[in-house]
Amino acid sequence: MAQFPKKITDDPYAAAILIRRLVMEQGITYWRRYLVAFALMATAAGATAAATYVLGQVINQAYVDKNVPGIAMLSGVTVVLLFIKGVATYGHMVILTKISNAILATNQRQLFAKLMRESIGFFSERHSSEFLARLTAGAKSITDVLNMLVNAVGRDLLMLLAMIGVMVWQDPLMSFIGLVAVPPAMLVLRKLVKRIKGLAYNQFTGTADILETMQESLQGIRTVKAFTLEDAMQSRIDENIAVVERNANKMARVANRSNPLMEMLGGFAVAGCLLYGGYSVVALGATPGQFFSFMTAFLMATEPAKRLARLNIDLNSQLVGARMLLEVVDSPASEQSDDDKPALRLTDARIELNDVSFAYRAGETVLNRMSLTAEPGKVTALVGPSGGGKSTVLALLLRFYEVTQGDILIDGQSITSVSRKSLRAQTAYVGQDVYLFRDTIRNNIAFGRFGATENEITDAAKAACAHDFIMSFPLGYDTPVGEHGTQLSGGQRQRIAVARALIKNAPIILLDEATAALDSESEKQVQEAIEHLCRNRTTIVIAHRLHTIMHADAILVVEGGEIVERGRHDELLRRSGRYASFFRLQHHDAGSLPLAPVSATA
Ligand SMILES: Nc1ncnc2c1ncn2[C@@H]1O[C@H](COP(=O)(O)OP(=O)(O)OP(=O)(O)O)[C@@H](O)[C@H]1O
Repeated sequence: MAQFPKKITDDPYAAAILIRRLVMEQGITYWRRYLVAFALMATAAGATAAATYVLGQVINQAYVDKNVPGIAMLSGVTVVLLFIKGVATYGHMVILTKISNAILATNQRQLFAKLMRESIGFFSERHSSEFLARLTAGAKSITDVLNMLVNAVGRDLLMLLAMIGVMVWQDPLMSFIGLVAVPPAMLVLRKLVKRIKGLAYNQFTGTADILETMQESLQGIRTVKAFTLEDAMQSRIDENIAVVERNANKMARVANRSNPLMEMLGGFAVAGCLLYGGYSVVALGATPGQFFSFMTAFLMATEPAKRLARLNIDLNSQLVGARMLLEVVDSPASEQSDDDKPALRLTDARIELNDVSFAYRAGETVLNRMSLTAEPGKVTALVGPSGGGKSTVLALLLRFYEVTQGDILIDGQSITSVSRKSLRAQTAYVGQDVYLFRDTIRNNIAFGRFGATENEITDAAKAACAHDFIMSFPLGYDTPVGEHGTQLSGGQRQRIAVARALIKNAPIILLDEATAALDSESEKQVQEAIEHLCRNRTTIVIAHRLHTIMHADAILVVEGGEIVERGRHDELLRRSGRYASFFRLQHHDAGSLPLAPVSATA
């Protein structure tokens, strides 16, 4: 489930505060363009008012003065006025759309930039679909709110005032009759706002749930199909969709609940005006033109008046989305930038963990006072049962998380005293789940180091035993890898990941079961690639298949967050402890021995 705050509180995202903030922080940047748009809106409203007034004159020319040339002249004036209105409308629509697009883009950029500053822990607690909803619907809501405000003030209010102007000019008393429906209508609409807010919030979370199910089903499509979960996923999304559909229908009912009443009130006003207007033509000597012009202005005023009356409802339903986006942008980044800290300066690349303890959640110790040294230029292997804390050591080394207690030193510098960027720049990491971007093979390798030349890319691929299979594709290095690299085999993906790590040319290598998912042949090739990668670099390698690390310089057995044994392969076998029993178990099960172990001297 998407994790949204469960309750909409009034502060600090109350409607008035949000609106002020959106106007002052986002709209204000474009004030010059808004001014031009307002001027054009005023022109359109003025031209419409003038055309309405001219209409009255035409009626008088036809019915009272019987003046055909006069009618022709006024018809020409009407054409000019409507043309002016058309041009002004085009102008303000284009300007406002451009401003909207710019604001939308800025908000999307801002949200993404904020997400890039969040820690790994932040993401492991949330579902990515939540951010997709905030990025798309939330950013759109902000532009919608600003557009509503601009249109309300520039288009509707100006048009309404212009039409009221014409009405009052033609007949002040009749104008009063026409406007008596406004106060009761406002009262009715106020009541609906609160209800709409809650529904809009449910709509937002419901949409995020649909995205979540969709994303999970598609990303896990192999599992879905293999376990014939299609129907289960279908019913899950059916449920999500049904919730959103029901909610949308409820919203439509609530938002439009006022319509019958509003129309009735409007009907009374129109009837009152017709009654009084007809009477004043018949009995009080008013001209038909006056009456006609008044009624046209009155009818033209009803649409903007209705939109203005509903403004509060519409604004509140969009403000929920705006809030969703701003909440993420406003929250303090879970990973404070430390770019101003000194850069990590490497001499030998010696890694030391001193008494390191760590817990993902308070009270659940994952690493317990662990100390280890990874010697420069050597291979240190971490082995042990699943869940023992091996991957956590690498995560702490990369500073995906901060240690709870103790310290991690690289060449005597605490990794917390140097900038994260410099630490990660000196480290090449190949994980169990290789992530490839939806791009070409070339670019996926080049992500290891921007600006890598074609030759460097090919060299890295050759060293990673990837060149041959890449060249066997018709498009070679231009072959797209598909989303998450799904168009490649597991072994091919891992070799590309090794090439990416190689091209980085980092002095520290961290490998988390980089050959775990491979068949013997692929494993042999990836092991060869890894040998190239580790040559003369400080390497920490996690392995379940022990034959891949038999020749490591040091093997540490990690269990329950502690190192329970350490030594070289032979020593550990002689000791007949945990390592020896793991090894014998695997050796017995596997029935075969090493293919191409990570070499200590390699
Ligand atoms: N992001 C996380 N949030 C909370 N707990 C976590 C997280 N990642 C790992 N853990 C927990 O920390 C413990 C150690 O996990 P870790 O991944 O370091 O083990 P491991 O030795 O690498 O296991 P494996 O060999 O299966 O990969 C496990 O109990 C795991 O449930």
